[in-house]
Amino acid sequence: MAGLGKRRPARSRSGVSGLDQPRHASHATSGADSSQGTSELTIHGLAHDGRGVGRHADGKTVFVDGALDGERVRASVHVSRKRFDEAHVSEVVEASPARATPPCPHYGRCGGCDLQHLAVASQREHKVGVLRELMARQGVELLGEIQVLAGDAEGYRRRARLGVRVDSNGRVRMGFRARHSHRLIDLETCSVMRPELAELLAPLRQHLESLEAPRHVGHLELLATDDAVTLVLRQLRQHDGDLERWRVFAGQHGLNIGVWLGRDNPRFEWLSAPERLSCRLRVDRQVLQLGLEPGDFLQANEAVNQCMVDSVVEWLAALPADTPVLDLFAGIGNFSLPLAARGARVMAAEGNAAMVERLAANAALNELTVEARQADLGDATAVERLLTELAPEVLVLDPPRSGANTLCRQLTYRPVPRVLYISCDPATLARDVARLVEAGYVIRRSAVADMFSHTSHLESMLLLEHPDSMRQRQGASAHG
Ligand SMILES: C[S@@+](CC[C@H](N)C(=O)[O-])C[C@H]1O[C@@H](n2cnc3c(N)ncnc32)[C@H](O)[C@@H]1O
Repeated sequence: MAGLGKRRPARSRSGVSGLDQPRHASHATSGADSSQGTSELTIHGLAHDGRGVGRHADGKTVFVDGALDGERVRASVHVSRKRFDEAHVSEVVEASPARATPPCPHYGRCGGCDLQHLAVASQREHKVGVLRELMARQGVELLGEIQVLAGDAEGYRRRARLGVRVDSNGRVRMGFRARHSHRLIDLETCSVMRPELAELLAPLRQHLESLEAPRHVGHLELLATDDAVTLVLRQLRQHDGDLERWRVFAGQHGLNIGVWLGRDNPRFEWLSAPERLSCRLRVDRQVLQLGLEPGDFLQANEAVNQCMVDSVVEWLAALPADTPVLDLFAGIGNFSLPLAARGARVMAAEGNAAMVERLAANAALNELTVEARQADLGDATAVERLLTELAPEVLVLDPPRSGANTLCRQLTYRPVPRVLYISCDPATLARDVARLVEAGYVIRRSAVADMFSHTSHLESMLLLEHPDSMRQRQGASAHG
């Protein structure tokens, strides 16, 4: 039986890398049979979250962490449920040619990455397959090529939140959570973080150990923007001595430093006068500057974000100047500003008031005109108002993981000629797009963005057109 809250040590008889460390923290067995223990399985596919899929001799499905399609593995069950088991590889008997050596020594324990044992090209193929499959499950076939937008697979992550805990022995832990667990993995290095962030990990831990009250630090956020690295503390209780120590640490390492102070309603303060935070975006030969503040949304991978912006601009390149574009869930203007720079008449809506302010300031900074609005885009009346006011030719939307259920329902009875949907969750994307397709929209372009290499997280983009509504608009402009 799997021990409650215990980890099963994984042994690698074959010496295949990536399996030397257990992938699991604590799993409770959920009642039913976990008597299968360890068994040899053939893996016949990869689940969306990157786990290998196999079957026990009795036909029961097993999801196996660390196993790849086509492999023969010995798998140890750590959770047994009624309809399926969850297991991890204890030995690779026959390895897939796509198996790779994980670049990070923490891989297998740290929950930050789950695909490092798969070659990067195969990770990207897998993501394309996931998008196709999730769409197919909703009855939508993605015909034609799905573009892959990608950058470097290592050293890409420009923002990271690190948990901080002090254990019962007074030892400070700092890092990401272990997979499926609240336990923190003590990070010494990280292969996906930008080097200027990864090199701070060791000094940060040392510094935490030197504080009088490290228990009062909830987490740390690291942010790499153009020409500046920013450290933001979540300080649960004021401790003047420690705040001064942080100020000195930031000075020594050339960091901006700010703090969210207080447990329940934290307020933000800079501890030192910050360098201005900004990110560059290229549009043709123009370079746009986007100013931001800690807490603002920022796409985690600069190179892949630039590819997404390039695709948005390219997919809409045929539109004439002054085309009305409504950019929803606009953040600080990541897509609004490039579209305005290309001559579109952009109205941008975002729910967070501070980001709306920043978006307007960013437009002014780049001498662009963007109408920035604050709106709750889950509210059909607010969306209706925006649609009526602008009568957009193009609607760009980039919602959070929950998707845009209400908005897409509105777009079925109030069609917009072109909809460009950028998504960080392919399941809600598939749900929303199936509704649009049923209402007559046609998918014209699709792409998967490998924003988080070495993880199963996937971003995607689809361009849809509504032919009837396009014809109506063309007819109206021919007569107008
Ligand atoms: C995935 S981010 C995209 C931001 C921006 N498009 C970008 O690329 O940087 C989603 C954005 O939606 C905003 N948001 C989330 N829920 C919202 C809501 N109900 N109404 C309006 N905006 C919302 C968030 O504040 C966030 O800025």
